[in-house]
Amino acid sequence: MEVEAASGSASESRWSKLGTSLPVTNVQALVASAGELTVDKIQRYIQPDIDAHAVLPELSDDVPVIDISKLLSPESAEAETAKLRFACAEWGFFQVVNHGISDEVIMGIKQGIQKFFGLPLEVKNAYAQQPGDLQGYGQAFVVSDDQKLDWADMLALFTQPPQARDMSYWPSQPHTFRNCIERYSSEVMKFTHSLAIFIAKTLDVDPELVADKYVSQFLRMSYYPPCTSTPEKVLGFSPHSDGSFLTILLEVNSVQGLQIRRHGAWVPVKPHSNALLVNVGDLLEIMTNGKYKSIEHRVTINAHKERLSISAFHIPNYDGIISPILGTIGEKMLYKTVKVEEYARLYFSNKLEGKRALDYAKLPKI
Ligand SMILES: O=C(O)CCC(=O)C(=O)O
Ligand SMILES: [Fe+2]
Repeated sequence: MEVEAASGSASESRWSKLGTSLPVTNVQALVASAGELTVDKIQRYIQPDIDAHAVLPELSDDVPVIDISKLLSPESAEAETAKLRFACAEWGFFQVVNHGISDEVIMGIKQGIQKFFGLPLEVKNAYAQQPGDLQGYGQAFVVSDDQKLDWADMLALFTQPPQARDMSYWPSQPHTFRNCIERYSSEVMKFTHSLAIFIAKTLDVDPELVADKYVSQFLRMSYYPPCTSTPEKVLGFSPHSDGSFLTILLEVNSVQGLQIRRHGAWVPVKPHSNALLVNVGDLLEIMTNGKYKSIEHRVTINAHKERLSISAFHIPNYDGIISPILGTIGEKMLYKTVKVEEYARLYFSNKLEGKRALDYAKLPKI
């Protein structure tokens, strides 16, 4: 335990140094202060390529739904495991129902985050990494630069395993918030651990190889204000895939916005009030030699409603390595073995030149 605690805090300080934090406009404040949002006022957020690919709402109902109670029941386990394998390989995204996290814990974090973003700007900025007009709050690795086009404010927290937690930098307003974050974060870590074991079964590998790969968690709570003027030209979150092992998303107020890439088009995800949305991250794609896909996604903006979400990224030990070995006996390696630390640096760097970090982990095709 003690060793884990020590490594938890060591990696914390290293993780938190990854990002650069430059002033960006707080979009919630911009909306509140700007009166009518004209195209001029939001020029920097206009994304010219936003409609380069078709949006296919007719596929929304096809996003797989995995039922944990079916994975646990002997009669249905085999069929549900096959469904999970299909979801990871073909979609990279799936809803999870009967996840076992209590309504009380979910309601607590939902209310906490709504109240937090309702606080006055100067109160929130007290939790910002640097004073001033920042996009992110919390002990964040706020990655933003002058090119940042995302129409979102965020609270990003590094949340260590419960036995190694340092909550001192977590927001203490609203007053129950720390407790809510602590409970939600621990429950999601436990859930992710169980899910990793089910994923190991889909690959027919020792659960230890998969389930002990995550030790850290980042929570990112995102607030996407409505955009009355040209919402169809603004993105809450630009297209990206997650640099995590697994990401667990809670769509806080069920306002639609997330779209995932499928066969070159965008499929909107319908929020499901009792579900958690799970996605395969880049590191799981590398570990499975590309069998499971880390899919690009983006967030669109509503003209009238705010959207709130909480992403929990599970990241393997910072000192570790990720090898493309899971379920690959006799297979040709398509990915390099990467050091988690190097991958994280690459992921957060501004030097990707339009490529995905994942492309750098792929071996050249011969
Ligand atoms: O807010 C969302 O729905 C998704 C956010 C996201 O993609 C992320 O935090 O990586
Ligand atoms: Fe994401």
